[in-house]
Amino acid sequence: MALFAKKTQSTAETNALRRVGETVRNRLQHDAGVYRIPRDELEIFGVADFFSKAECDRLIAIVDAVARPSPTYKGSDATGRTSYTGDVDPFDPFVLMLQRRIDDLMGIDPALGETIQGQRYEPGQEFRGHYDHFLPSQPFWEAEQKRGGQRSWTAMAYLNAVEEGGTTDFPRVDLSIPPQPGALLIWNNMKPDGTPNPNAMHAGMPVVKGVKYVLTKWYRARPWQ
Ligand SMILES: O=C(O)CCC(=O)C(=O)O
Ligand SMILES: [Fe+2]
Repeated sequence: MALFAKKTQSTAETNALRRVGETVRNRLQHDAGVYRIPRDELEIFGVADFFSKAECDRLIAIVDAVARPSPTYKGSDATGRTSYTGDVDPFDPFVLMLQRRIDDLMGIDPALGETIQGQRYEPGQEFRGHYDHFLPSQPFWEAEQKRGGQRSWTAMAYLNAVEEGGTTDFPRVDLSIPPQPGALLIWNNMKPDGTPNPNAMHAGMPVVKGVKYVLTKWYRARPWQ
């Protein structure tokens, strides 16, 4: 019965995710400015000084202008973002330039990318352990299928240094990354075979002292809409 049909990631989607995994992996591996963080069970890369200090400052001002309390999906285990979040104007020429820079680094078709999101965390705010990708068991799985489907790669930029706290932790691969202004962190939420990687679970740990600003860009299996 359709109502109780088991939802799974389709073969076509898994194939698309496997291909985008391969494309980005090959590109990043051959980029001397990209550092592969050595983890067997997760593809994760870092780029230092991806944004200049002036660019970070300008982005921080943009995030301050759009950030509102985070609308994470309620009722799922993905809830738990207490930071302020907002879509950055995708038509702003400055944002477009930075977006192109990220797309070009990754080698991904820009059509697959979601609009950049900005987040500001104040002391005590956090984004609890979650996946950026979707699970077929989640109530919004079908709605997301119509908006480009599964998420593949995440690119996240730190815009400032945080006095205390605010690391990005991947507990299943024993990784804790402190915010470094201008640095870009990139990871594949899928395994090389194109299926979701449980080791991509991560959290924005509570800020203890100071404020934390990040930009996040997610990519989909199909053009995002
Ligand atoms: O703020 C962080 O360190 C993590 C942010 C995050 O996981 C996200 O925006 O999906
Ligand atoms: Fe995340």
